[in-house]
Amino acid sequence: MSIDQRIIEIRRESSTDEPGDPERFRRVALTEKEMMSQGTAIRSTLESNVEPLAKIGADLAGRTVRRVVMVGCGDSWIAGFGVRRAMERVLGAVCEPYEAFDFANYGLDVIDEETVVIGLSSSGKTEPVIDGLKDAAERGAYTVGLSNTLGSPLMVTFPGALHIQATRGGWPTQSSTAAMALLLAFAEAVAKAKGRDVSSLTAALAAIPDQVDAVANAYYEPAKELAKRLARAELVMLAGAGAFFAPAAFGSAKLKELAPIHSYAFPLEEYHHYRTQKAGDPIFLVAGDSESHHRALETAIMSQACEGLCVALVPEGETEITEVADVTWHLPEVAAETAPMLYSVPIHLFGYHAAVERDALGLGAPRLGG
Ligand SMILES: N[C@@H]1[C@@H](O)[C@H](O)[C@@H](COP(=O)(O)O)O[C@@H]1O
Repeated sequence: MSIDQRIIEIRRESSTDEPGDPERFRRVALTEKEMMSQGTAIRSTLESNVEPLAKIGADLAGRTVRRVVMVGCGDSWIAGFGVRRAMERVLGAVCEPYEAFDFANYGLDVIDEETVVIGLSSSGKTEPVIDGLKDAAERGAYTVGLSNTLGSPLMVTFPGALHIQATRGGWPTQSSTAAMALLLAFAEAVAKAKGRDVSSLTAALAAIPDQVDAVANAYYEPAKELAKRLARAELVMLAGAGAFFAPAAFGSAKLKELAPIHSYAFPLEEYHHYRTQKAGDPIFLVAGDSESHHRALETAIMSQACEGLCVALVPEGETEITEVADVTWHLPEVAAETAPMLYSVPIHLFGYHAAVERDALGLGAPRLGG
């Protein structure tokens, strides 16, 4: 097979990085619709899965669950980072995201009947997810598929798979936040069946659809304004600690796919272990909790010292980071369990607007030498 044929076979994307590529902008427009209706997607996902989740709860009620592994690629991998702690707290078991190729090739050695493996794929056709889930089932693990595509290989191969009521015509936004909600609802159902207290998680899930929509509406214009300001940026970094790594990583994925510029995300602390930021580099700090506040403040200070540009996402009422950062977005009070979902929304919006604003300047992907 020629290299040209192999490129066609390997490439997953139908769009290109060329300025104004119509296929990319068709999907950018769909992304806007999907990111602005995330509350509806989350609400219907939760409502429609009550029964299948109760069945899973009944299956697992008497079974020891030592470990829950969440397997996926891209956003479907990142989603696990945003919910692992909330799931661990309610289940009392280790919960970990695992990149699907790595899981299928290196992660099966200690999978057993006391492990639950959840395979996430929005399209339902990402092969490493299906391969890993099949092999885990053979080793005795309890397996669950999650997808928003009915009739997809994942949902057909695993008949008990849960359906995420979201679309992904653009790049993932609502398919990821609804997947996170469903992962939390899975933990809620299993913990409840095991007689554990789930009241805090139940309240958090009930509130999140409206909270997400309110933030999307409130941040549409601020995200556009910031994207105008940063339209010529060729690299954007994003950092968050713990579960806030997820919004950072989702944001980086949007910038790489929609804008399309260079971007990378890392756990907050890692900023301080290299000379990470250079003069002029923008960095988003996702600092929605007290655990990360102090280190995020130090990061904002360092950003100022190296003449970077710091955009901070912090809770309403925060003043210290606000004083140091170049731009601060204050997010309304939200439960710890669902905060990573809420903090993802303004960053989705920034990714969308960055694509539009870059296009208005006739810019596609950055290219060495201009
Ligand atoms: N470019 C897309 C990503 O946006 C997506 O997050 C990932 C996982 O997709 P899925 O969730 O369908 O398995 O793969 C694709 O290549």
